[in-house]
Amino acid sequence: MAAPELPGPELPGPELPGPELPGPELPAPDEPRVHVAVDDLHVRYSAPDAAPRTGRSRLRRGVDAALGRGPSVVVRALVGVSLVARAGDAVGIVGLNGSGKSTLLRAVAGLERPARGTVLASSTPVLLGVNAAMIPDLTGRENVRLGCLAMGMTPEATAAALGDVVDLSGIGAAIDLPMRTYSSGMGARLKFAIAAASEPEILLVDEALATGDAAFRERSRERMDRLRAGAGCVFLVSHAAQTVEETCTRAIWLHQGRVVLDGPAVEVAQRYRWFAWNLAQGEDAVAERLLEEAFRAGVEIVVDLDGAAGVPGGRGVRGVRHARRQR
Ligand SMILES: Nc1ncnc2c1ncn2[C@@H]1O[C@H](COP(=O)(O)OP(=O)(O)OP(=O)(O)O)[C@@H](O)[C@H]1O
Repeated sequence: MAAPELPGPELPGPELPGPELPGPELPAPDEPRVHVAVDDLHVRYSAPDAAPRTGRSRLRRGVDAALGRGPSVVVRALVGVSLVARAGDAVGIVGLNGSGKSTLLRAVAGLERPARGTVLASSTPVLLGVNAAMIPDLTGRENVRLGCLAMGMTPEATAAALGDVVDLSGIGAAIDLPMRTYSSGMGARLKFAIAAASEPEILLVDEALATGDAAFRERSRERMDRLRAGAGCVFLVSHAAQTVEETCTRAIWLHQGRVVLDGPAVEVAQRYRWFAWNLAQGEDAVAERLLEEAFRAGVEIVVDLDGAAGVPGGRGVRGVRHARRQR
C-alpha cells in the first residue's frame, strides 16, 4: 500500500520572504542553550532504479553502461528540514518506513553530507545505531571496553563504568559470552548502555529502546532523564510511537523527508499513531486527511545560522536565530 503523498505546497526555501527573525541569541540564563541547530537540510541518495523507464536517452544509457552501473534515481531522503534542540530536550522522531528518520539522525551525527543546508552541534554527538560496530567474536564485556575507549573515555573511566553498563543493558552473566551468541535485542540493549556510559551532551539513539522489556525501557528512560538533567539532549528514532510518548519531551513526525509536526511528544506521537493505524487498516483516504490536517496544524521552524558557531566546552551553539511561522 502506497503511503499518501504529503499535501501542501512546496516548503519555501530561505530565499522566500519569511518572518522577521529575532536578533542573535543572547546567553539568557533562563533559556536552555542550543545543542543542535539544523537549517533547511536536504539529503539525497542515488539508488538503483527499480523500474527503469524505457524513454531514457541513448546517451544516458551509454554513460551508465560505460561506468558499469545500471540506471539510477535520486532519492530525496530529507527535504528542507529545520529544527533546534536545546539542553533538556528529548526529541523523538517518528514516521513511516523510509520517511527519513535514520537519515536525519545520521546527518546530525555528521555522517551524511547535505546536498543543501547546515547542521551545527555544540559537541560531537554519540550515535547509537542498530548497526553500531561490535565485534561478534569478542565478549560483551570486551566490546564494552572497546566501545567506551572508542568514545574517548579513559581506561579508568571505562573500568568504572562497566558495572553500570551491564546493569543498564540487563545482559547479566551473558556479558562474558561472545556477542555472536546474543539475540539482536541483547546486542541493541548493550549498545544503548555503552553509548549512554560516556554521558554525552548529545545522544542519538536509533531504535534500541524498542527492543527491551518494560524494565529495560524504564531504566533507559531514567538514563535519558539523567542526561537531560545534566543539560544534555537526546534524539530517539523509534517505530514504536508509544516509546516516544513515554520517553520523550518533544517529537518530530517526518513524512517523505519533510517535517509534518514538531511539538509536544504526546500530541505528535498520538496524531502519528492514529494516522499510521488508519493506513494499516487500508483507510487511505482517512490517513491522507489526518496527514494533511497535521501538516497544516504544524508550524514551520525557520532557522538562520549565519554567523552561528559551536562554542567549545559544552556551552552550546551560539548565534542561532529562529522563528516559527504558521504554514
Ligand atoms: N544509502 C542509501 N542509498 C540509497 N537510498 C537510501 C540510503 N539510505 C536511505 N535511503 C533511502 O532514503 C529514504 C529515507 O531512508 P531512512 O533510512 O532515513 O528512513 P527511515 O525513516 O529511517 O526508515 P525505516 O523506518 O525503514 O528505518 C528511503 O527512501 C531510503 O530508501
